[in-house]
Amino acid sequence: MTTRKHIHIGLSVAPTWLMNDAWRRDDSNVENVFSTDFFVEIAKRAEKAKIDFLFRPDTLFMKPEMIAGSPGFSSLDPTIQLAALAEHTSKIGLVTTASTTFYPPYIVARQIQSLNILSKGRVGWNIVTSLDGNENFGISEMPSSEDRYRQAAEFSDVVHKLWASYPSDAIIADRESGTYGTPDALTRIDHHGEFYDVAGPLNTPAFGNGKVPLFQAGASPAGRDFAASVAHAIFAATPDPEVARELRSDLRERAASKGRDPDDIRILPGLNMYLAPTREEAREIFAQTHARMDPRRMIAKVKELIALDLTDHPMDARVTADMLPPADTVVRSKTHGDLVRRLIERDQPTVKDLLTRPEVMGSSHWIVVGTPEDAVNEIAAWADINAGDGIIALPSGSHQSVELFLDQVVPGLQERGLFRTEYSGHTLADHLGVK
Ligand SMILES: Cc1cc2nc3c(=O)[nH]c(=O)nc-3n(C[C@H](O)[C@H](O)[C@H](O)COP(=O)(O)O)c2cc1C
Repeated sequence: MTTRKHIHIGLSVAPTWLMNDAWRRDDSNVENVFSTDFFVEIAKRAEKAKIDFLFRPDTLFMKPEMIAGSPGFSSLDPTIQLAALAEHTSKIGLVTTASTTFYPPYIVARQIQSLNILSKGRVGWNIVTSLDGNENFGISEMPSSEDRYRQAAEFSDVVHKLWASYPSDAIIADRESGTYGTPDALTRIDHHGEFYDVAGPLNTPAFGNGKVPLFQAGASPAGRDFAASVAHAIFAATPDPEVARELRSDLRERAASKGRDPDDIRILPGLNMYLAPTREEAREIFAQTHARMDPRRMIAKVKELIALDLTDHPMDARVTADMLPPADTVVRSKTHGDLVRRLIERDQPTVKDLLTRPEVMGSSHWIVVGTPEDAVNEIAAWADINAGDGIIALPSGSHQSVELFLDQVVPGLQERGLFRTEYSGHTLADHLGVK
């Protein structure tokens, strides 16, 4: 075995293998989407494969029409779901998602430190500023991306202060003297800022040194700046290796300019894998998954992504850079919008082609449709050119993709010396190498 730098691997337990029409397959396990036992089984298998962490993205809204043809964003609360998985695992990291736009920081600090205690130091927090759901929280309009990141920066600062406000060694529990704890070790944080006024201290003690690895996803300039200040890992939307390389080198530079070690920020591209024993079968699964893709829905998605209305354009007409709305047009996600703009500027695709690209049809994630060996080859090729520091696996199209990923792709990466064969620590910070 050659010695190569190990990559980090997270496995999404949002059931990506049910997306679009994939849930209709006999083996999709769609009946188990709210079952604990089913996810415990996946968690145990992922731990056996020595995966760094399970990853649970999350949203806080429901559009009724979304469940007409697929489960959409129907889901359990991620932190509660991961607490159930913590009980049945002992090493694998558990990365939950909490929105800084909608939740109060005291609740998030407490929930995450609680999961950290229950899992003995295995929690990670995926910080999202969210794209939708404002009406569920009494907010009439979604704040701009920049405002949401300003709030996220203050939010994460408050959470850090709260985690430090009740250190684990404040508890002595000396029966003889009757001393349970040291009040002086607890501190009021007395935070007064633009968005929050929080007195503290937290009423949940820290686990160990209380350090929790932080994840982030948005890649607009404000998102990158925020990530470079606080994040240890990025869930990246990178449809091709060039995007991943650019994001990685830019985030490393930004982290260094803030006095951080660039190695302390890890870029983990999402990877949709449609896997089968043969390429033909994998392509068939991909086609079945997207069989009911409605061009009108995709045209609406382009409008939502970049504010470009293609309704009256023939399918074989080219979409060119001069058709793009001004770059500062307000869109829902700058990250996703900029990736579509980049694709149009670079390739000038036909409307038909544009509608089937990952940037429009998916969430701009990297896609592999093929055998487990194809996936190993591609992951190794990206690692060789520093297009990221690992992956967040999004098995797609069929539950078989989850199994082939754990049973064949991960061992394939281990054989090439690209991934650990044993855990060397117990906490998520250990697995990721967060100091
Ligand atoms: C790859 C990716 C994954 C995301 N996952 C979530 C999520 O699970 N939940 C959520 O509420 N927002 C999610 N977001 C939204 C971001 O938190 C952020 O609000 C959005 O991308 C706007 O930031 P930007 O302008 O930097 O793109 C995600 C964004 C990206 C790019």
